[in-house]
Amino acid sequence: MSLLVVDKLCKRYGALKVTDDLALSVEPGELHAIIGPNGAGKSTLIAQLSGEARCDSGSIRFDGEEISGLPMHRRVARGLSRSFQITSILPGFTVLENVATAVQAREGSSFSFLGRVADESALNDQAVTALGRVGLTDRAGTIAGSLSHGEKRQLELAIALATKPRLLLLDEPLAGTSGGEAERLVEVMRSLKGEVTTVLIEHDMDAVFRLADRVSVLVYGRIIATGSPDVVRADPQVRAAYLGEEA
Ligand SMILES: Nc1ncnc2c1ncn2[C@@H]1O[C@H](COP(=O)(O)OP(=O)(O)OP(=O)(O)O)[C@@H](O)[C@H]1O
Repeated sequence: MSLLVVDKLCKRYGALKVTDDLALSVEPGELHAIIGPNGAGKSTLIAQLSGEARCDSGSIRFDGEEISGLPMHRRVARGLSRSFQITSILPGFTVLENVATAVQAREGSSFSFLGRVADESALNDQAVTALGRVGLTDRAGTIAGSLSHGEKRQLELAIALATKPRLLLLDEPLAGTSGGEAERLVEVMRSLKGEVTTVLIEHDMDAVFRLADRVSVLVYGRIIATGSPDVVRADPQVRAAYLGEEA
């Protein structure tokens, strides 16, 4: 069964149909990239999936249950997690504290019966594990505000992973990163493949076509093609509508 099934999803801003009868399915374990020209509606779709933006109509089924009417925190509780851009990082706290805070938010008071010391050590263990997954172990004690841009992106990923997502929504994780930083993040995303189901929006076509199991192409609020990177790259409609000679 698909983990996520979106059907007939709509969203308007005034007269503009930003999400137009959109259909999409995401299979367990896959990295599903969504590409499309500027203004196609990619960020709006992610916002509708995460619960930041209301849906005018249509359905979002997550693990078989309708979630389109649920507020964001209830979607997070079900395992649907969005990696927020750098604004979600607490710059005055250490890298480890940033991730531990996310773990604490997810665990709520479930460790409270253990008392404060055990509580902290359990939180830290999970945070250290998440930092290891993104290659930031040796930066655990660093103040987050002093990280490089690429490291902040790695930290965002660690924060998202610390919430143990069943579906991770990544909105342009490579934006603003340099070559080496982008490569590191691509490697982290590759290492998560098969383990964390991921919906990725990314403008870096090279990264998308290297990483994705499947690619969906969004144009004017509609998915015009879905398939393996090779199938999508060869699709004449996609080439005409979006990729042009870059494909
Ligand atoms: N809050 C809003 N109010 C009005 N219009 C909006 C709002 N948010 C987005 N839009 C419009 O909806 C359309 C889709 O925007 P969206 O950011 O989802 O596209 P995108 O595919 O993510 O673009 P990009 O690749 O440039 O980030 C654009 O025309 C945008 O101007």
